[in-house]
Amino acid sequence: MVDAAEDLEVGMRKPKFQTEPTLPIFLKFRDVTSKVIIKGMTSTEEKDILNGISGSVDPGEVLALMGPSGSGKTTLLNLLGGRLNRPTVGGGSITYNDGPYSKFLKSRIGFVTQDDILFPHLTVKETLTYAALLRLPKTLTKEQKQKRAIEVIYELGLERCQDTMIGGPFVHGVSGGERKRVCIGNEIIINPSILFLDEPTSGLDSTTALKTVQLLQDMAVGGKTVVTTIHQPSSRLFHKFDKLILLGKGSLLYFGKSSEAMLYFSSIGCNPLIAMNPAEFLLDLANGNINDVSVPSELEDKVQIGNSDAGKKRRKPSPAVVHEFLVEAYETRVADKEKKKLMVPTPLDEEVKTKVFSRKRQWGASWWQQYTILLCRGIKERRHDYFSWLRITQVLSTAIILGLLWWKSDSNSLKGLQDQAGLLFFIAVFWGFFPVFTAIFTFPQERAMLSKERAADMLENECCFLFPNHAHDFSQHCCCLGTRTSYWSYPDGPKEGHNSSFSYCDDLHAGWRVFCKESPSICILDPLYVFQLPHL
Ligand SMILES: Nc1ncnc2c1ncn2[C@@H]1O[C@H](COP(=O)(O)OP(=O)(O)OP(=O)(O)O)[C@@H](O)[C@H]1O
Repeated sequence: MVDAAEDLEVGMRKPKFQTEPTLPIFLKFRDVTSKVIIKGMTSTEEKDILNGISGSVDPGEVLALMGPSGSGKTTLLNLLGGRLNRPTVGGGSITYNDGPYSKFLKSRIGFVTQDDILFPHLTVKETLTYAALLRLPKTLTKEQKQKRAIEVIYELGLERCQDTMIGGPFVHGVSGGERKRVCIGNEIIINPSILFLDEPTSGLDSTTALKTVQLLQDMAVGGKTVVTTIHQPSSRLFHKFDKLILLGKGSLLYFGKSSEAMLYFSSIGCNPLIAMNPAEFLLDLANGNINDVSVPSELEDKVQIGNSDAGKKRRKPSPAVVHEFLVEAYETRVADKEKKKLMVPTPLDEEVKTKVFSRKRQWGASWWQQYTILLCRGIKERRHDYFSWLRITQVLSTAIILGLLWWKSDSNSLKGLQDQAGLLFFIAVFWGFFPVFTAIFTFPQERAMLSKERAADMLENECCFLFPNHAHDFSQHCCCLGTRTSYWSYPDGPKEGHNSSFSYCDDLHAGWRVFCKESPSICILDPLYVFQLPHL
């Protein structure tokens, strides 16, 4: 294992990823559209972000989403990864092994966001260990989970920096490439079937970027489906991708094998006039910039002929004209053929196909285990804050000032006693509010991490009401276990149709039959839910 990691560092050989088999997921998407609703003071406006994007990616392949800034790469990635933004309205179909998205897929999907959301004061090893403890199935022991974290460290070649802090704006830590690998490690720790990555190479030098993409390729070879957005890849990087989607202003300009992209553009008459990186050429085209690019005569014909006196001097087509031409060329020559390919059923047994939607979710730890893990993680992350010299000086100086103010206060007189009551009041208020304000200001800092972990179904964000079977009085026998989903019991077992958002059923405890309902709010032991229940 160490050898593999060393190989990775020198970029020679691929490490072997995952010893346990990965359930294959074939991702297909057809005519995916997306628009955002922008609400103004007086009017509501709709803005098209994606216009009918189709494509597919199979296990073992890396699909790259490329395009100029603002072309819709992140939006498409979010849609494919089931991470819809609230104000976005989407259309078209996205299927995973020919089935629609289900929340049970969350445990099969890894999503690496563009921003590295990590705790700066935790070391690489601590970060991955906490991720393993929180995300791996309850069936594994603590030692097995810790071992898995170490395995991932070696798989990603992070063993040399495993005891280094992640770092942040005020703390020096691991390098950008290492930080990105930790983010990838956070996701691959659960052995996902599909891995989505938003610009994993941005901000990295070309060699580190190459190593990162090599890593993605290795994961794909291990049976995963990998989808990544990419900005301006080097030519070596470009050739590492199996499939490519080129977007321009939210429209599809090319979908197919990345090795055939240049052939396709050559077939429609667009060729580089000088030797250049294929990715650069494609991005130039997607931007409508045709400097150093030969364009077909039909595109030139669309351009108005300038200054007739000067002898019919041709002008360059505008970016909008180039864009229109490329969209039309794809639509007429390739789109139908590719869409027909999407109709072919996924070559998997029905059993394997549906296994990825398995309702049996066994991720994470129990509520109490999660509480202790998060508490330990919080203490480790915040200990630098709490035990900083600034904080200690703050407390000591307050104590000294108070000591001086109440120095030799006379407790025998009424006035002195009143003085001392004032001191007690001050101490109570100071020590009451000081931690409260610290906690309040901590929450915004950790909000991004909380959102990330909740989106990955990492935390048991559920509020549970438990009722014994055959209980008819819901206002009694209830208790709260967690923080989001509410559970209800029914005497004759789970019932569908009472509420469309009822979705997951499990036997938490012998004799307790439970239902749960997803709700976006944080824990609330809300007795109103009880009264909203349908009659039995
Ligand atoms: N919630 C939103 N409200 C308004 N416009 C939005 C919203 N989300 C996305 N957009 C717009 O949609 C377009 C595509 O955004 P997206 O983030 O997908 O682009 P991108 O290709 O990933 O860009 P970059 O490479 O710069 O990250 C952009 O013009 C963006 O401004």
